[in-house]
Amino acid sequence: MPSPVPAHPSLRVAVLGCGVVGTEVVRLLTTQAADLASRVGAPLELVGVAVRDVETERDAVVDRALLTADAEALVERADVVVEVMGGIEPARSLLLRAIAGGASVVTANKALLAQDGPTLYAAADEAGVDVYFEAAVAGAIPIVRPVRESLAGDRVTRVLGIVNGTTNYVLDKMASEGLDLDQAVKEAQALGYAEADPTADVEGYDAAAKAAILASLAFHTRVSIEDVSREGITSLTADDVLWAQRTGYVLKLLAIAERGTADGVEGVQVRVHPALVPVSHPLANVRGAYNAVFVEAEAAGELMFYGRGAGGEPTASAVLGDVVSVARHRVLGGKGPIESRYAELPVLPAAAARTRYQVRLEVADRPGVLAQVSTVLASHDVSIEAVRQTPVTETPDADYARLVITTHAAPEHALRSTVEAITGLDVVRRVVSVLRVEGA
Ligand SMILES: NC(=O)c1ccc[n+]([C@@H]2O[C@H](COP(=O)([O-])OP(=O)(O)OC[C@H]3O[C@@H](n4cnc5c(N)ncnc54)[C@H](O)[C@@H]3O)[C@@H](O)[C@H]2O)c1
Ligand SMILES: N[C@@H](CCO)C(=O)O
Ligand code: NA
Repeated sequence: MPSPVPAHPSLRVAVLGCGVVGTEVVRLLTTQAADLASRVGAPLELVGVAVRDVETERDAVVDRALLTADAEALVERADVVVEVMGGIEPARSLLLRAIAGGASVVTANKALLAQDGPTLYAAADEAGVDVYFEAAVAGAIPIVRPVRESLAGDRVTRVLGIVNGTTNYVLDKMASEGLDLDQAVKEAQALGYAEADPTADVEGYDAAAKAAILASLAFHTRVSIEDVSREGITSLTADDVLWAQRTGYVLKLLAIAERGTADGVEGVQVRVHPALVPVSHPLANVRGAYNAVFVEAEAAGELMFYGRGAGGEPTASAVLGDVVSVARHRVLGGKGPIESRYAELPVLPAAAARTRYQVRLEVADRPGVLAQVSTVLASHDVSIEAVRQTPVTETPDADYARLVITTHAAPEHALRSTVEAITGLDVVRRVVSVLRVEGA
């Protein structure tokens, strides 16, 4: 039974957006009111829910008297504003208006934070209020606070993980049930995982936004979505999924942020792309819309964070955690940590990052082919880690074998020029795919 709440005036909470996440936020604010009041030290009073059109809003969860289409007026009368609308505008303007009015902000909007977070953080510091965003990266998983606070005394060297639930769900369904990409995306949308426009998920923009936010926190610098080298999953085929399984890998969309050097300059490289992950690696077993993030730091070593990365209820859990934190600061005084930029590490082009690759070729099935291909690789300073050749059984043209080459780590430009040269060999019928290998 919650302890009696000390006599502190109610804190007025406004929720902007009542969709997949907003509906769950309102439900938890309502059903957990007594517990939340005890944890905060003051009652939380839901004073309004902004929606596009009050008439068409149909969520039974929300008391219709709370619905309003006037979000601007709503933020003026709130102590805590929860933004779960999505998009850049009007979310950005509404949050700046809320902050200017002295409200604390909780947002799940990674697109906004990755594009213009520093504007919000500066306004919040100026106003002496919080901007919290645990839900913006990896859904329910507490990853923002551990990286921003718990690891603030350590030196993070690498962050690597699965931070988009929709694409992990899609790749998992393609591999486990043979679904095609479009079918699996439709399922993810129906389950409430996908963005309003799922292109953001499948083209890697959502993961890139999260990678930018995590990199900024981990390396105490500023990384925006424009700084992230991004490739989505739409170019992947069922053949890619099949050959990943045949060669002991699982296909994942990974976000990677790491310290690196380019032309003698130390900085941060941030990239999002599909990758082959060995079946023995923990990331290979992350199923459905789950996320998992590995953080490597010099003193702490390797840490793994795992949990539900998408979905209304798990995301609302992270939102409510932030609501309790910022509300406590308002009751007890003070605010959470500000944006930290002491490192000011430059963002380096991710093309300079050295990664391993799996190159799949269709080649003439005759002696000397491997020698010719190996010579091209060597001339581009790309060394071979493993080779596998199998006759092409799935096509009627049995004169062509499939050559699968795994390289040692090499820079992207070396691989690009190597693939170009290999394509020119008359023993090579075609380059079937070139995929990075991570997580060895
Ligand atoms: N769905 C998830 O699993 C998840 C997880 C983490 C973060 N997020 C983020 O949370 C936010 C919301 O996601 P969602 O899945 O709930 O989206 P959604 O599309 O289901 O809900 C958005 C809601 O905001 C409303 N809205 C949009 N523009 C508005 C405006 N101008 N005025 C008033 N209402 C407006 C929409 O009508 C809708 O009800 C997004 O930023 C998303 O990236 C979503
Ligand atoms: N569309 C996002 C929601 C969670 O941020 C995803 O699939 O991960
Ligand atoms: Na999170």
